[in-house]
Order: sequence, then C-alpha cells, then structure tokens
Amino acid sequence: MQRIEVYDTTLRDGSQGEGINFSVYDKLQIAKKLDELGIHYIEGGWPGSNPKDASFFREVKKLSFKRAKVSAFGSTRRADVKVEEDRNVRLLLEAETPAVAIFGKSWTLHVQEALKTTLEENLRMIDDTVSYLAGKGVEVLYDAEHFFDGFKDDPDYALKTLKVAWEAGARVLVLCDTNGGTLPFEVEEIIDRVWDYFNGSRDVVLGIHAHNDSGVAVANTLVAVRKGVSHVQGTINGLGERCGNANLCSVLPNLQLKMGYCPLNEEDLKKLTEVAHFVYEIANLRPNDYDPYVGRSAFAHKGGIHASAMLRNPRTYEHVPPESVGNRRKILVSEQAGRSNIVHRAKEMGIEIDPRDPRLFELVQKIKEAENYGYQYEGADASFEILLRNTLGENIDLFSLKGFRVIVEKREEGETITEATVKIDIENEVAHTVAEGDGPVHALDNALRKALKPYFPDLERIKLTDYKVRVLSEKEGTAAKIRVLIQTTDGEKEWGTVGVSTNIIEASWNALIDSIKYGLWKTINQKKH
Ligand SMILES: CC(=O)SCCNC(=O)CCNC(=O)[C@H](O)C(C)(C)COP(=O)(O)OP(=O)(O)OC[C@H]1O[C@@H](n2cnc3c(N)ncnc32)[C@H](O)[C@@H]1OP(=O)(O)O
Ligand SMILES: CC(=O)C(=O)O
Repeated sequence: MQRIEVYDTTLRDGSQGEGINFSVYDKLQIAKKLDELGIHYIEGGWPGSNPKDASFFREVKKLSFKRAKVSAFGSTRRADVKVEEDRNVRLLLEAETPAVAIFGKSWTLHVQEALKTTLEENLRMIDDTVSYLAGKGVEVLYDAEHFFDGFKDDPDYALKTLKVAWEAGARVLVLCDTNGGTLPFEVEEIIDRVWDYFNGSRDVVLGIHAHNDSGVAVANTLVAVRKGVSHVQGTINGLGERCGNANLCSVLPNLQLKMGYCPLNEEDLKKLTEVAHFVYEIANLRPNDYDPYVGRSAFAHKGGIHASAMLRNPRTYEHVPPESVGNRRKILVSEQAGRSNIVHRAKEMGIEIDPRDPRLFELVQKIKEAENYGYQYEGADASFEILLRNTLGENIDLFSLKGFRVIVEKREEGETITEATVKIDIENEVAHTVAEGDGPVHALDNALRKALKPYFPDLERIKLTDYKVRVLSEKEGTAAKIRVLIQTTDGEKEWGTVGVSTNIIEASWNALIDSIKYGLWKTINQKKH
C-alpha cells in the first residue's frame, strides 16, 4: 500500500475563505494542532502577500514540530522578470522553510488572459522558478493551477507544463482543480492520461488539490488516490476560497478507515474531532453540527427505530465507530423517540429501567404531547431528567411555588424599573421575597435566589450561561407561543432546560425553575454519595 502524504493548506487557502481572518497567533496555534494530528506538511501562507504571513514565517521558526514540515506558498516569477530579481521568489526564500509550493499556469486561457503573456514565456517562468528554488536546496512542490480545466482545453500544453516543472526539479506535481468544476469520473480519466504521458513512471509523484464548487472535492481527492496520487492537499473543515477545499476531516478518515491507507496513525486519527472544533473556534465560526465524522450530530440517533437497533448492535446505523475519529455517540430524546431512546438516556443518568415498564410507555406519550405543544427536549437534558424522575415517582422538588408577580414600570424620565415578587414553600416555611432586575426574567431570578439562598448556599455556584427565546407561532403576533431554552452551569457541568407558554415570562419562569431545581438537587445528591 502506497504512503499518502498529507498537505494541509488551512492557513493559506483556508484564509482565502470569505469571513476567515487568522491572526499570526491563531496561525501558530493551528500549526501546533496540525502537527499533533500528524499532518506531514503545513502550508503557512504566502510570504509575498502580506506582512502577517511574512511574520508567521519568522515566528514559526521558533517552534519545533514533531513531524510536520512547514511550507511557504507563492507564484512562479512574473513574466519578463529575472527569477533572482522577482520579489515573490525572494520573499519565499527569506521565509526559510524546508519546502515551498509554487503555483503556475496550466491553462492557455490563463496564460493569455490572466498573465497576458505567451505560452513559451509561461513555460520559462515555471522552469526558471522551480529550478532556481530547487537549486537553493529547497523542496519544491509544484501546484499546477487549473490543471483539469487546462487539460480539457489543450491537453498537450497542460501536460507540457507538468513535464517542465518535473524536469526543473519539482518533487511533487500537484494537479489542481482550481475552479472546482471537475467531476470524479473526469478526474479519473485525466489522471490516467497523465500517467500515460509519463509512461506510467512511478518516479513521478502526483498530488491533488480539489476545490468544492461542485460539492465533490472529497470524492475527487479519493478517486485521485485510487488512481495512484500519493500527495493529498486539503483544509480542516474544508475552509478555502469560494466553496472551500477538500475537507481533510472527511478525506483522512475515508482514506484510513475505508480505503486501507494510513495517512495518520490510528491514535492520531482520534484527535480529528478536537482539531476540527479547535479550528472552528479560532476561525470564530459556529461548528457545523452536520459535518461528516466530526460534527456533533455525526453520530446522533434520533429515530426510535434507529436507537432500538443501535442498542442491539451499533453497526446497524453507524458506518464507523465514533471513537475512531474522537467523536461520540448520542441518543436523542424527542417526539421521534421510542422506548429505546429513553432506556438509553436513563442508563446514562444511572437509572435502569425495564423496556416493558408501563411508566415508559406513559413517558414516551408525555414527550410526544409536550413536543407537539412546543417543548423540545434535545437541548434540554435537565428538563427531560426531571420529567423522567417524576414519572418514575421520584420527587426532586426541594421547594414549590406559591406564586410570583412581576411589575414593569416605565417612567416619564425614560427609566424602566422592573420588580419581581416570589412566594415559595420551602422546608415547611413560606419565603416571600422581592428584587429588582434589568428585565422581568432577571428580576424573577434575583427574587428566587434571595428566597432560596438561606437554605441552599450552593446556589451561588449555579449560573445561567445562555437564554434563548424562539417564537413558535409567528402568525399569532404578540399572542404567539414562545419556547425558552436556558443553559446553566455550576462551574463543572452544564445543563439545559425548556419552558413553553404563550406568556414569555411564564415560559422563562418554567425553564428557570427547572434549571435551579435541577442544579440544587444535583448538588445535594452529589454530596450524599
Ligand atoms: C489558485 C490560488 O488560490 S492562487 C493563490 C491566490 N491567493 C491570493 O491571491 C492571495 C494573496 N495575493 C496577494 O496578496 C496579491 O494578489 C499579490 C501580492 C500576490 C499580487 O498583488 P498585485 O501585484 O497587487 O496584483 P494582483 O493581485 O492584481 O494580481 C495580478 C498579478 O499577479 C500575476 N500573476 C497571477 N498569477 C501568476 C502566476 N502564476 N505567476 C506569476 N504571476 C502571476 C498577474 O500576472 C498579475 O500581474 P500584473 O498585474 O503585473 O499583470
Ligand atoms: C493552488 C491552488 O490553491 C489552486 O489551484 O486552487
């Protein structure tokens, strides 16, 4: 089995994606993660492009990588300029990286329209640049920009550019589908023609760099490997110009788990999900839950039929074990659930329940009715646990509500005052408190805490971290039904709760009360054990 070289261009082509702007520090952090993952080459940027990329190459020298080689990217020399006088080529050398990637034109249209030069001069530009850099002892990777489109228009010329780069000393010839318009069967046919051109010589090393404009960048990369390509380029999460690049988070597990290649070692592949989320975080992007392999939903099972079969044998609904890429399985509870989903979730909570227990049928029904009303338990694990325990006859309520009132007063001077009064039964006493807040929910939270604090000092640690409101029936205007989802933490764990009502304050109260009730019960329960 041939060795596959992995070349990551998240820091260069990934930075060309709309909305992406990595700082030098970000780039260095990502480079370290890529090295830990076992990536062979890290393309850090284009030193001739901007001061940030130049600065990255100065800083990255201070780091030592376990495995990865750092590569600098740039173009061939400009037309009619001596290679040793070309600014871009000089800056590439000044980056002092062990490898450089040079892109050159393979498509006559580009030579004539974009470069405005002759076909012969373009060949000289490739020849001069590759041989000059190789002569300086740098490993040169040659990116044949628009190779597939160039080949379709003028195969002889496109192939000639490859030959020139190879003979000038390029170590790898990377076939680029720059516009991302090529389909997998075309990639296969064209690569066959490239091997024919080089008389099947496997001394030649071919690479692939595919863009995702047709949604097939990963497929194009995989078929290229099947055709003997041994150098694979791509980015983490598929970031990159326009629709992005081949997503290494799909390419790598496909190669490793399905095709029998070993671009990474088995243990390193388990870091993939963490690296994917790290890059999203640094790029300030919300992770795509539906990403293959590494998305939060990649192994989330919602349908009752799926959950039932999964619990008997995970292979029934999973193409690979989630742990192989560092992800995890989730069994969701919702209106699509059956008893199996609940048995599984209950087990995770330490509750053993017989799948034939009649209370389970009752609970499935309750959930379906509640979701029909507007509740959503997928993001509200604590509200689900409360419902489950109540149905099983366990009372986790440490206090009960006697009533609340909220007053919002808008004053002539423009000031808005919000005040809440809460009355609760607690340990056979009645606590009656009043508090102000920035808004009605804040005031209620403050009043409730004031009432509970003397009984539960641990309440201090319980903090709301997120509060989301969703209108469920927009057409009803201000009388619409509202769903409130609250996230809460005690500094160690997070939990979610849900409330639904046509009254936004009541919906918020329901979610709030579940959140605090659950947090207090959990703390007391932990102390007991
Ligand atoms: C397929 C790819 O993704 S390639 C990478 C693309 N990435 C980027 O463009 C990001 C970094 N780019 C930059 O910072 C700038 O574009 C620079 C510094 C490279 C060049 O900036 P400028 O000199 O202002 O020119 P501009 O951005 O308009 O680019 C056009 C110039 O590049 C030249 N050029 C384009 N491709 C090549 C090539 N393969 N070899 C040599 N020169 C090239 C063109 O001939 C043109 O030069 P001219 O204006 O003298 O005719
Ligand atoms: C080199 C490169 O990024 C491309 O051709 O798409």
